[in-house]
Amino acid sequence: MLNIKNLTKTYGKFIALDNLKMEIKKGEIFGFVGPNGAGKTTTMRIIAGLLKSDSGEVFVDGINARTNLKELKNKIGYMPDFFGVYDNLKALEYMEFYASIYGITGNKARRLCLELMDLVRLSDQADSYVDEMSRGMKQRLCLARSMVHDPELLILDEPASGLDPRARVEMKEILRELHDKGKTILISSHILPELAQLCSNIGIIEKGKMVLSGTVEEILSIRGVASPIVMKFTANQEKAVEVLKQNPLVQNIIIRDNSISILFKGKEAEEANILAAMIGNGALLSSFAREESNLESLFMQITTKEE
Ligand SMILES: Nc1ncnc2c1ncn2[C@@H]1O[C@H](COP(=O)(O)OP(=O)(O)OP(=O)(O)O)[C@@H](O)[C@H]1O
Repeated sequence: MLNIKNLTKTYGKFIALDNLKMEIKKGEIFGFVGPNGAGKTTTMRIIAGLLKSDSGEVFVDGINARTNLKELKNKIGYMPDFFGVYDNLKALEYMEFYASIYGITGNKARRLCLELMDLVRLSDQADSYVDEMSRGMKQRLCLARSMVHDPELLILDEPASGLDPRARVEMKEILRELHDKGKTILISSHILPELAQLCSNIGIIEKGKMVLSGTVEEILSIRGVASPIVMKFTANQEKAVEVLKQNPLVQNIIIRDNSISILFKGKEAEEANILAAMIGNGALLSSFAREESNLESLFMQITTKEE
């Protein structure tokens, strides 16, 4: 469905995409993961025909995106990671406006827009003003808008960003439903565990290059993926962070409320030493254990260490 060959994009002297390669087969939900600034939005905008690459090729269902923009746009629905401002526009009017861009008007447009709003659980919001809707509702409206022309490939840039846990679950359910209806979906996100549950395939991008891609099972079965150490705290978590940051065997740290995950290159004896050092520095731990490797630990391992 999507085939990207050696895509390169520079902004001035900065190389945002560096010979990027990527393939998505029909019916896949492909999770596009990478740290901030890795090049996800740039890639998605090029696929959607909104940005020109310097070199390389993008084929969508065999259509060359560079030479056949009109056909490309019929195949693709794009949901950006931001919304505009829509003064005095109600949700249904907003949808009908987008339908009209694709030449769908009148009763046909109304029927289609109500159907799509129903699909994204917004059927009771037809008369709500877009600017007054919650972020979750706006995201879902934006998703509905991207489907007015019944595209085969949906390109969704961080559709769950800024949503509360409940709204995230709702978005995930909607995306599963769209997948069941036969859509191929490319979705970017920072929320790795959620992607693992939702996606059939994952691609990890760093500094404009695809560093790893495959099915979720393939990626997790790669040999040498470190299993993370997860620790929980009752107090003084910051005292543990001080110790972890100074230890060269700690490859990466993810800090959450009351818990920390690390990639640790040491053996058991060194684990014992670091545990003792954290306690010695005043951290109060309630647990400290190696866990099975998961997408998050893999991501920590293969992308560059970041604060
Ligand atoms: N118009 C632009 N001019 C100059 N640099 C840009 C421009 N657009 C993006 N960049 C840079 O290109 C790099 C890739 O940006 P991009 O938005 O594609 O990354 P991303 O992976 O989507 O990041 P994020 O997760 O933060 O949205 C970043 O370093 C960004 O600062």
